[in-house]
Amino acid sequence: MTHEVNFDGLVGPTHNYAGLSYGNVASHQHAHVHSNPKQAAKQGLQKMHRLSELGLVQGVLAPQERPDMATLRQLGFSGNDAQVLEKAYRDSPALLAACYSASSMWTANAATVSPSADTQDGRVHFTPANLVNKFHRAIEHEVTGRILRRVFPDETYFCHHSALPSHEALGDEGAANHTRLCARYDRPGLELFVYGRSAFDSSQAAPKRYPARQTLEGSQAVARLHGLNESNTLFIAQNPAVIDQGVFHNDVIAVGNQNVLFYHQSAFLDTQSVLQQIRQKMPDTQLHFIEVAPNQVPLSDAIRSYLFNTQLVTLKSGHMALIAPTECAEISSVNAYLEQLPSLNTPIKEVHYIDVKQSMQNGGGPACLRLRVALNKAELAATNPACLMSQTLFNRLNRWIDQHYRDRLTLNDLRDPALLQESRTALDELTQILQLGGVYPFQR
Ligand SMILES: NCCC[C@H](NC(=O)CCC(=O)O)C(=O)O
Repeated sequence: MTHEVNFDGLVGPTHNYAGLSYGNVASHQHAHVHSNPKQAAKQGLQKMHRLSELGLVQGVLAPQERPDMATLRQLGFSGNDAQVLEKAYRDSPALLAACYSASSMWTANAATVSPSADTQDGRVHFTPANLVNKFHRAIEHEVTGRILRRVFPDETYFCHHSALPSHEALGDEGAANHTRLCARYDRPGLELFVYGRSAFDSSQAAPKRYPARQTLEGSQAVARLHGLNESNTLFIAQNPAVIDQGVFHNDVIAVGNQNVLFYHQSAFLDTQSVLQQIRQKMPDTQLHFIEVAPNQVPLSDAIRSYLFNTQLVTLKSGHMALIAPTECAEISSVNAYLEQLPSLNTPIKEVHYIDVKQSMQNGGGPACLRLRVALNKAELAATNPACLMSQTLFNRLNRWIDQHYRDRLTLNDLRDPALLQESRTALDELTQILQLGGVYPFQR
């Protein structure tokens, strides 16, 4: 039995709204609003619990060490920890906020994962995303790689690559721009890599207003590293016009699972050719292309509601469920669409709503918060069991959050050395709960 396991990022104790992501409308709109890290972490944990209650195997990925003191020192802020924070706050609050961001919660951007059924050597391949487009995210990949190695330690089954070189030409945002179609999780699938621009081919269309974070060259390099081939990959140009409207990752406008691709009509540059190529590469699979037209859901409503940042999961019954943020029920066009979706003739039979508002306000919906890893029985058995959700782990993490998290943070709080200490104490305990060993710079 092969499971597609969702590894959700636990929200770190320094979750805040710093307006760091140009091109991500929600991040911009909520810049400098006060955040509630405790609520954010609980909302995320509740989502993990809900999915495991639905019968899915659910995993947890630890957050990063924040503030990132090593990076602040590398940027020339010196003295003891309190002095470093104070100087950074005085000279460059934006850099301080970047080094404090809890953005590793969005594990869809942690890495690209290719299941063993697709790869040449029959192992599960992981490439942490370099996330070069945003400074606060470009400092994630090293620790991300270290955590992934502790969760998937056995080299018989798992192959870990380094992130691509940190240059815009190889911009890589991980699984947010990658989805996999297949007849069954244990069978070879078709991996769809969606890119926003080409670094070297200037004849290709590119957005004009907001950055295209993912390049074709980055996607191709990941596919090469993972030992994928022509028959099980497809490189798809995202529609640059939607990037300019705020679709900063493809998972804001499309989601795939098994034989279903659910997307907005405006998602791709040339939709007809995309669908035709998918059909050609998967001749034996009965595919469902669920296209949502602008007269059903206008693009702006799709972006505000995160209709396509839903998780599309297969339940034990074989039916699929859509795990949607509560915002989808609050926007009338989306609510109307989702009310009729289960009665259309598609595998999607249920819609479940969850509240992840703290994350949504930074542009991260349910799908942003998870990294999908399809694992067969032996691979699942080789996965660090302390990172798999259970009632015991759920209770333990709830207590851990209650003990260590604040319920209010503003940018002014980031200069407080007590917050640094609280965060380290919490993370040190977490690495014991999740049996990760020392993964953070302060532990080494
Ligand atoms: N997949 C969802 C990612 C959301 C993330 N937001 C942020 O980093 C916002 C952080 C802030 O503005 O405080 C991003 O844009 O990469």
